[in-house]
Amino acid sequence: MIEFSQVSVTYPDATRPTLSTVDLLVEEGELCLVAGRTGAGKSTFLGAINGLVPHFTGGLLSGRVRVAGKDTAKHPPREFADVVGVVGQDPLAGFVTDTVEEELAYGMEQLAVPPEVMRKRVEETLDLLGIAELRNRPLRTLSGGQQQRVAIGAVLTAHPKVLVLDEPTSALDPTAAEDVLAAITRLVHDLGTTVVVAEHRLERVAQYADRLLHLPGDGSVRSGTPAEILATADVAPPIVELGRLAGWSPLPLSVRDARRRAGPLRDRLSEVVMRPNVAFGALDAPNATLGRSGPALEASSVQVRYGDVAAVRGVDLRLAQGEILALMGRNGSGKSSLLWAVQGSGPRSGGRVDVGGADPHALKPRQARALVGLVPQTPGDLLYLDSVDAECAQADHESGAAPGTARGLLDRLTPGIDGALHPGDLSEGQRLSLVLAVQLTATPPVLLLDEPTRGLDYQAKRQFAAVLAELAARGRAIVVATHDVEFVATVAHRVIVMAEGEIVADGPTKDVVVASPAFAPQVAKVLAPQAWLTVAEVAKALR
Ligand SMILES: Nc1ncnc2c1ncn2[C@@H]1O[C@H](COP(=O)(O)OP(=O)(O)OP(=O)(O)O)[C@@H](O)[C@H]1O
Ligand SMILES: Nc1ncnc2c1ncn2[C@@H]1O[C@H](COP(=O)(O)OP(=O)(O)OP(=O)(O)O)[C@@H](O)[C@H]1O
Repeated sequence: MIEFSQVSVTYPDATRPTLSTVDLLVEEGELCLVAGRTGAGKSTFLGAINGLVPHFTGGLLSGRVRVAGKDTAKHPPREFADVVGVVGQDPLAGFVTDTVEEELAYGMEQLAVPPEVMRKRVEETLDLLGIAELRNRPLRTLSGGQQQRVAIGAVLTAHPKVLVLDEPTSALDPTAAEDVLAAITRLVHDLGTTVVVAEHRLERVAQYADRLLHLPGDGSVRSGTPAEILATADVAPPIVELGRLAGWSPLPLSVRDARRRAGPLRDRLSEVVMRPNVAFGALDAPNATLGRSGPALEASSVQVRYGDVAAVRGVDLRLAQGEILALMGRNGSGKSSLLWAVQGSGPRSGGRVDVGGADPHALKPRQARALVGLVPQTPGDLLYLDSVDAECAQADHESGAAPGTARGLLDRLTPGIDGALHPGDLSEGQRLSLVLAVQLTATPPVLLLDEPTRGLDYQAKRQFAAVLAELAARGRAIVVATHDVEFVATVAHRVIVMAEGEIVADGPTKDVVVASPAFAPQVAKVLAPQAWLTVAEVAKALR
């Protein structure tokens, strides 16, 4: 179905090719997972399949890519519309109509699918993705995860032979991600659809994949079964890391596999736990600053309404200096709305917010930003200069930090980015790292981050968690709205779960996530009833 022969891709001014003499065959009905570090070339690889690379991105493609027998160099991307369905990293950028229903039907209209078939498939897809009640909504009013579901639905309705998905679950809550992946697997089985999916959260996808394509970052592509490749790859889900630590062979890919083997490990760990006064995880260690001084932020009865949608219904939120709080909850539960209302630039229909004696809502935007920083879900909007170096220099200058501060942070998160590149030419994760470096340089007393781990590999997330912990240790208060349960397990002191605009759980991370089917990290599920959250914690205990 997909054939790469001797394919190389080199972007303008790049010192070396992003893909280098790649040879590969993907059979009909295979589900291939594409994995690799941030900037390794995953999106480039996906783009080469549908001709977006090089037709739209620039750069030079040599060698030959054939999809369903057609050479992508000889046919423009639109001629593949009936064969390849693509969901990109930014759903909003890909929408062509105004409302949910129109968007679901658009692809089929282009392919002249008969109206009665169209209606049926639209209804099926609305149900499949749990978005039936959003059918008449304008796309721009949807939450991030709702948009991502519509984007996936819009390609599914056209029943393409090949489905190309770039981080399709990055904005989805854990349950929605499982549902969407189950729906995609069903297409593979029932219709023989070929699926190529790039994803950083391997814990979500590895178990569904027939084959793993690993991009080690040198331009090559390694292909094999997920267990084979993950045994040595530079990216691996927590469960595989745990398997490597415990010496399990073959490596487990699902929680179920791992639980079967975890008995002896659980026994060893329970001996360690019996010893008194041992703290294992970063989260168990006492946080010196936490609670020592007054609260960093106090909000009471916050309400947000959009017409007749009540997005936030009377939320009280108190944040201590030095605290890292994770805000979790289903797509559309009101997390982003709460963050924007607290920061002061989003709508607020009721309630009070107090940051250091001021209400950000009443301040000029610049003053509000100095009190409360917010990294939005589409962080690219915050970048406006024409190179990475210029953005970093500007960040140092504006915040009065020593020259090189922002660049230093960027290198910690994602090393080796060429400073001369235009931010628009960065990979998704590289661009997010740049935004985070710029925002973290400013260090306002309160920092709000909306889904800040899209496009970041495991190593980048560990570094990011470490940077946040350092900021917290200096008294900053941080809120992270996220669906990334593994990231929450490494970074958050406390978790709040929202549902339908209200807080439904609030407590220390372990208490909230360990027994939760949706929010427990893989390690907690494998080692339950013991309450371990991360591989690092387990490794430390065993030492
Ligand atoms: N249009 C472009 N012009 C120049 N360089 C580019 C362009 N697009 C991508 N690159 C560079 O090519 C490399 C690979 O980018 P790509 O987006 O394929 O990575 P990725 O593995 O998908 O990353 P992520 O995990 O962050 O999504 C990066 O170093 C990026 O800076
Ligand atoms: N401008 C708007 N007009 C109408 N409804 C809106 C608007 N913005 C958001 N909503 C609705 O408000 C609810 C809360 O949205 P919000 O973006 O706060 O959710 P979220 O918890 O951040 O979701 P996600 O996890 O998907 O990012 C959703 O049902 C959303 O569709």
